[in-house]
Order: sequence, then structure tokens, then C-alpha cells
Amino acid sequence: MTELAQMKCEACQADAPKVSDEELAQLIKLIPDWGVEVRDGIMQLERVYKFKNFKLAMAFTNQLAELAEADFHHPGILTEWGKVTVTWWSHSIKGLHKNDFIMAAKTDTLYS
Ligand SMILES: C[C@H](O)[C@H](O)[C@H]1CNC2=NC(N)=NC(=O)C2=N1
Repeated sequence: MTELAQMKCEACQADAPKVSDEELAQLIKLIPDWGVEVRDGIMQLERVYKFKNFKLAMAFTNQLAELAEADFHHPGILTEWGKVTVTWWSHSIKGLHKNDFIMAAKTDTLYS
């Protein structure tokens, strides 16, 4: 399989299929630092990135914003002193699409 981080997101269509349980089980192995949360019945990918201070957390946040705009797929972001919580899910289908796994893998490439 092509590396997730090199893939391109599909357009967010309202009738796009959510990932199946089998696909979820396979895809989550490719992003081992991410967890799956369910909020208001919506399955989401989530990871907390740690930083030395707020300035570095904010710089990462801004890079992530650029990434989201480039793929026109946007995360939930909580930026705090020393950490950034990133949450990916597809609003249009109220759940997880392969796009979310692609964007989680791309998010990891921003973190050194
Ligand atoms: C109008 C709609 O918000 C846009 O098509 C895009 C913007 N960014 C998006 N981001 C995410 N995570 N899910 C979407 O469904 C989505 N839709």
C-alpha cells in the first residue's frame, strides 16, 4: 500500500462510505500513535503532541492549518501550553473516512 502520508484526500462527499470495521482495524495499525474516540456517536482519530512551550505548540498548529487548507480537510485542534490535541473525522459523513487516516499520517510528518 502506498504510504498514507503520500496519498491525496478525496473530496468530502456526503454519500461517501465510512471506513468498515475491517478497514479501521487495518488503517489504525498504520498510525500507531493515534487513538479512536467516539463523541456524540461520531468516531474520531485523536493524538496529543507534546512541545516545550506554547510558542512551539502554536507553530505546529499553524503548520497543521496550512496542511489542512492544502487538502481542504480540516481537523479539530486544541492548542495549549506545551501540547496540541489533534482530532480528525469527516464532518460530511459524521464519522471516519480514509481521508482522516491520510491526514493523521500527514500530521505526524509535521512533528519532529
Ligand atoms: C463544506 C465543507 O465543510 C467542505 O467541503 C469540507 C471542509 N473541510 C472538511 N473537513 C473535514 N474534517 N470534514 C469535512 O467534511 C470537510 N468538508
